[in-house]
Amino acid sequence: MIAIQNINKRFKKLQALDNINAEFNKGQVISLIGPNGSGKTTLIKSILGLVRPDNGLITFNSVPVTEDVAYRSNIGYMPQIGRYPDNMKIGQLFSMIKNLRNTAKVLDEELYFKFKLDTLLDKSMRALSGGTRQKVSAALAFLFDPEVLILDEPTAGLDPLSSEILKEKILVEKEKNKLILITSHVLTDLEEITTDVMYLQDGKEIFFKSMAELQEQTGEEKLSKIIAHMMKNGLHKKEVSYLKIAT
Ligand SMILES: Nc1ncnc2c1ncn2[C@@H]1O[C@H](COP(=O)(O)OP(=O)(O)OP(=O)(O)O)[C@@H](O)[C@H]1O
Repeated sequence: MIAIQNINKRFKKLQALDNINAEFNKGQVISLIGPNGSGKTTLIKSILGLVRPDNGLITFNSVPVTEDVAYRSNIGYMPQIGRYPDNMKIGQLFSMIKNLRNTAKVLDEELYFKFKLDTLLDKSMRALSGGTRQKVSAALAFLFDPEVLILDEPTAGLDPLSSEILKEKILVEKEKNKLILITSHVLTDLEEITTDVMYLQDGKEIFFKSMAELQEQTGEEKLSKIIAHMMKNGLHKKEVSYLKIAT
């Protein structure tokens, strides 16, 4: 579905992505893991066409993403920090986005209602707490029932109950055979949903393996234990010490 071939991205002297190759397909939930600044968001933005790689090719259903922006309507994107017009209210924002999309598709408003955004329609975007802003981003990412979901630290800033609501929703969408790409530093959030793990470090792909392969390689069941194992047997401790590994 999404193919990435020999992607490089440099910001001045910094090599943010270093020869990344990968293929992501329907039914996969790919957890993109790596320390701060390892290139996760840059990779996501390259897929979305928000960052232009220096070379290489990214295709969506075999069409280069640079050729036609229409593929983006198949992707629900939850950015790390959602930026919205400050002078708008929540209700106006949702109306505007629905009008812009103007689709006959049945909308998926489950998160919109579960996060009770319908009770906050008059709240100004300027005045939103970080968590409420995150709820707006989540509700928008799922709204048009996209085939692909790209979620950049989706649970960051959410309270525990809201975080559970979102994780349950991700599981439901996984069952619908969607492609989901997700980054998080909280491995427990990824535990139940991950089918494949891509580990980035300094813009390089350290490994990209299925959970089954990783489980066989490490003899561990859980993602947190797998990463801990990889840490002891290959990756240096400092490289993964930022992760919240369950003990
Ligand atoms: N627009 C930009 N201009 C210059 N440097 C950038 C830009 N965007 C990203 N970078 C740099 O590229 C590197 C990779 O950043 P990126 O945001 O992809 O990391 P990340 O893995 O998503 O990190 P985090 O876990 O902190 O979200 C970082 O060193 C960052 O400072």
